[in-house]
Amino acid sequence: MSGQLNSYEGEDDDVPTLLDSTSNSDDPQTLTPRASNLGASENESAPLPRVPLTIITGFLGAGKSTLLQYILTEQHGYRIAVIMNEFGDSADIESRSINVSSGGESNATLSEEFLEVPNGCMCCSVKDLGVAAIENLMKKRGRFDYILLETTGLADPGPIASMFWQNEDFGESISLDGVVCLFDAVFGLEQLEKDRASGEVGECQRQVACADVILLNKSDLVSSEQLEKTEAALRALNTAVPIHRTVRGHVDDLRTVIALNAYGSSPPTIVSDTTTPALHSAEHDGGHDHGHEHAHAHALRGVTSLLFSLPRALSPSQMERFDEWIRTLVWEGRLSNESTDGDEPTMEILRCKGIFSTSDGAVHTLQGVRTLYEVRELGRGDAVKKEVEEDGRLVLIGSGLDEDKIERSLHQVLST
Ligand SMILES: Nc1nc2c(ncn2[C@@H]2O[C@H](COP(=O)(O)OP(=O)(O)OP(=O)(O)O)[C@@H](O)[C@H]2O)c(=O)[nH]1
Repeated sequence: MSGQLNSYEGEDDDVPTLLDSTSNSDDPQTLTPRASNLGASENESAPLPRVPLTIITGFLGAGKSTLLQYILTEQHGYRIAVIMNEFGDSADIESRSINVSSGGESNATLSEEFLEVPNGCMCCSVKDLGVAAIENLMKKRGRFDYILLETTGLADPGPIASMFWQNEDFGESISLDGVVCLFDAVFGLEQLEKDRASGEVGECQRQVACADVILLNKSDLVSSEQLEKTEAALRALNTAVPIHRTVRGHVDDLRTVIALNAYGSSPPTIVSDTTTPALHSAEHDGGHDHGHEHAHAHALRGVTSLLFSLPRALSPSQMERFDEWIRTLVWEGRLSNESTDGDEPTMEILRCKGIFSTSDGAVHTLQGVRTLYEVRELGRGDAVKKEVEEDGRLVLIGSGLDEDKIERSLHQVLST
């Protein structure tokens, strides 16, 4: 069983941050990584910073390569290595199309070859996710300062995210920045329907569930009604994720998709869905205002997304109980204060995130992908106070989640 990720002690200062190039206000897309990250290899004595890695996922044909190509050709100032978890002939086609900007080199064999594209990006294609392939790539550390990893359209990004998040093989050299999911505005809903009909949790659902940001792509090809319908379906799977409508993956600001630092010191982005009324348990509807957990819940058969509010300023004992509760849920798929009557646990958490404050004035974040999770202190005092102005929030996304049971259990655990 995977362990809790409380061991991380590193400073996030080594994670490149996209800074506005405010000196060039005419070109808001021009972004510059922190100078200290560039040319790190030139100063042999300085430790190399961890390289942020963004996972680009999405179902077959959703526009992953198109987004990749768009990012590579934008002026962001990063030297990017690309890992493509593709198989078969399509890998060659993809490699060539991604590097069209390298002009005459378009027929070159790209595996482990670095090509410089006009905006200064270094492109390197690694065609599988084998540990050896990534280790090989990391031998060239210092020649690139960002990694984009495109999964196959049929991949579940959860295990890939887990592999890069505090993994002992890569924890020192790579930091997981975020999971970007391309969702096809034309065919995506149909695919979700198919997933649903199968009765299993399909890849398309897992990709949405795991996303830190979703690009609802090909929005030029469908009506606004279709876009709204699709957004509602996406919210059903991942209640609090930011969703952007895009054409060919174009975003107003590249920071929408890269340098999110979603697993680092930044507070998780939890978008409140104001379009759906809160679902209250019978207990709440009975007129009691507990002032604690209220759930926004959405469910598609298979995957449920729940959004809870947490009480302000958890006491040390509440914090301790909450920690045990979340650990039991994430690791064992059960509620720590509920008996399973000997039954096998049926809940599986695919993704969880949260932000809450404690009575000592600290603000904490929770991040989890499948059985890996960490609770970390974001800071304390005025600097972080604005992050939790009201109650804290907790998002749980997974299969087999019984919202009433979970809400009741959480309420009991947090009641003083
Ligand atoms: N009209 C339109 N076409 C798009 C858009 N995004 C991508 N496409 C086209 O859709 C097709 C598939 O895009 P890709 O970027 O190859 O999709 P992918 O997710 O990488 O595909 P796989 O790797 O096969 O899973 C290509 O022909 C793109 O040019 C968009 O927003 N609008």
